[in-house]
Amino acid sequence: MWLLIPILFYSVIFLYIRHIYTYWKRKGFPTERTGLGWQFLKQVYRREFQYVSAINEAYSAGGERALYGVYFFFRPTLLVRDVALARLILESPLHFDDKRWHYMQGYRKINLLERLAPIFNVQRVEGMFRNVEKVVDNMVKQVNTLIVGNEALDMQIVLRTYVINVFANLLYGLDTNLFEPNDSVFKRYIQSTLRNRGINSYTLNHLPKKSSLTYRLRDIIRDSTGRREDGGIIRKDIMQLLVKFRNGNNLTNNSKLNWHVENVFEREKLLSIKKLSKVAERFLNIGFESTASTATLTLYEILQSPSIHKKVLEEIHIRSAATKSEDNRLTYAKIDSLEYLDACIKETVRKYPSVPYVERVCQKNFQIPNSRATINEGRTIMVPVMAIQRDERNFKDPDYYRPERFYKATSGEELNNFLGYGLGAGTCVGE
Ligand code: HEM
Repeated sequence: MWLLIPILFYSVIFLYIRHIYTYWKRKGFPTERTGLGWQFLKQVYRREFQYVSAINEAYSAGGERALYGVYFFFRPTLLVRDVALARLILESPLHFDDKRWHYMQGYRKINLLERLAPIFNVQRVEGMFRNVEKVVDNMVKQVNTLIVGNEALDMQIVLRTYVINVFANLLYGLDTNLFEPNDSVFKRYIQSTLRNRGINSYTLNHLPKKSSLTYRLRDIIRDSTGRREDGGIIRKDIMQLLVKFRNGNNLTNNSKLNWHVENVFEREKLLSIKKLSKVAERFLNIGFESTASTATLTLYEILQSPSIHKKVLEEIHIRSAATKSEDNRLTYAKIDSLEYLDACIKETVRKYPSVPYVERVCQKNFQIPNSRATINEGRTIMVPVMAIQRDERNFKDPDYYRPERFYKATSGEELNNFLGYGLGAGTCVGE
């Protein structure tokens, strides 16, 4: 009798795991033959398991199939390997909306991301540009000091400091110079992102997002918000627009770019300070890493290739010569006119997408066109952006860094296969 209990117990566990690992077969999707193999368990035990590599391997195993069922631990996930199908599925808001940005405003459900997108329109960003210029000046000063002192220049650190300083300035409304030695919460943020990199590749970014710095960042938001609402301070930055949104002010009024906050009573505010700081931290988490790694890798690739380097410099010289007479200052429009550099950045985002996969949970059963298969509500689908963008079928010579793919291109297959800023609901607002 006593012997039967453990046998029964292990049999139930075995059958349960088998039930999970046969999900895609039962649903009629092509799938990998997997289970919890020794190889996998060994990798997990030795902390050698890398999610992004596992996704890339699963993509390769999929061969010619548009859809391929895989398992990440105990989670059946459907890999969408075909770009056209990925667009069709993810651009179906009824079935694959990005729930992370749903927000209840009274009894109404709104999509916060959609409402906040006007923060990043060209006129607004142009308005913020003087604040960015101050950070640029500090960076140039720092770089010059290091060069004069013949000190080693770690451009990854310089660029990460630059990007976090722009976020501290625009998103948190602080006139701070992070190139100077100081004990700022933002400096600690850089260190924490470098520390957590390993963990994130191991957990597929599914760890709770609250960091130990959350409370410090919330205090900054509370303080900045107070100064703008009660003190009437106007500063052209993202924070100002978030505070305007909190007070129900219109962000899209383009005829007259109004930065003034029309303060309303506490009970009429759309977002609490806690929610506002959550939004800001989400912007920081996704925007910082993406921008910093893209900037670093773009510089790295440009310096690897003398011909690309030459073209980038020539474009900068031509543009600055063309505009020198009117004004010697850097402007958003001047930067925006650097089309070759823009193509370089796009090529970096293609080759090294900072968001290597896009994931959604199906909100409502989705019938796949021209097929009898259905993606059921609650199932996770994943678009393996990095694998798609490094697949020869989508980009010719994918390992080769070639900005020309995107230079002055307005259409074409490669442009169409580019998914570096996401797709469907949840597409990048900072693009
Ligand atoms: C080179 C720079 C950037 C790249 C390559 C990039 C890429 C992406 C991608 C692929 C997504 C889709 C994620 C998904 O659907 O799960 C995304 C979403 C998003 N991005 Fe960016 N991004 C960049 C810069 C920025 C910046 C500067 C900001 C803001 C200041 C920003 C804010 C967001 C937000 C708010 C989302 C919405 C979805 C979410 O919360 O995950 N991004 N970005």
